[in-house]
Amino acid sequence: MSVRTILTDIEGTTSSISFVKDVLFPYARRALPAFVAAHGQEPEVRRWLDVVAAENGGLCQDDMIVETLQGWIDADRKHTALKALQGMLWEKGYGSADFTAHMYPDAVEALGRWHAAGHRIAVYSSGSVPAQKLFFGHSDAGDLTPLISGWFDTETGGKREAESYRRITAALGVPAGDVLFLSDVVEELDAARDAGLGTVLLDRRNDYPQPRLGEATHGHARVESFADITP
Ligand SMILES: CSCCC(=O)C(=O)COP(=O)(O)O
Ligand SMILES: [Mg+2]
Repeated sequence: MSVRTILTDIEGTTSSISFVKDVLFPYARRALPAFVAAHGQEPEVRRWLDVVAAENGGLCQDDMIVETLQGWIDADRKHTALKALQGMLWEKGYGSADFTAHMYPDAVEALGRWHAAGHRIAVYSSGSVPAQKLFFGHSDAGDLTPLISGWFDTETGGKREAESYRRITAALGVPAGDVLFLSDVVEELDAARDAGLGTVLLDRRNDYPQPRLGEATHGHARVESFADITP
């Protein structure tokens, strides 16, 4: 059986963790207060601010919501509301060319080659779908969005839950066994394997200086580069 569809994570897999932590997160943290002051009453923004307020005992002032969100950024919370708002904040950063999104060269090369060979490529990240599209659209290697034909975020479900992967394969319309999921997080790979997907652990030396070997791989195939993956 040949695996035809690739489902890939972003942070720690196609791209470095340090770009997200040292460039994207600080940008969002700095831009958040002015963004909420300017756009906090727009329905798409208010919707998520209200989710944060409700989950924190009914915060009634926007500056308290902003402080809560900044704490979540510092703690790297993968909360859907935070991720949706981050996507809106980064739009300006990419648009004004303050930064481009880091992509490992081996990922760019392999994604292009797999796409040319007829493999379908989809993304599943904690970053919101709009944030994913900005990321691939403004990458170091240019606009990579034409390579991607499916986008999934935590509105589909948590990345450590098998049910999320069942929903994704159903949305893609392919059997789970025809999908290969790539991630740097073994708990995400465990959930994907539970749902019947093939799995590969990306163990990037840049992000994970101590190689994860033996039991630490949870039995998933392990590579350090997309060049070593055969879909
Ligand atoms: C694509 S948006 C920037 C990355 C981000 O915010 C994030 O949480 C990435 O998590 P991942 O699931 O791709 O490891
Ligand atoms: Mg990741």
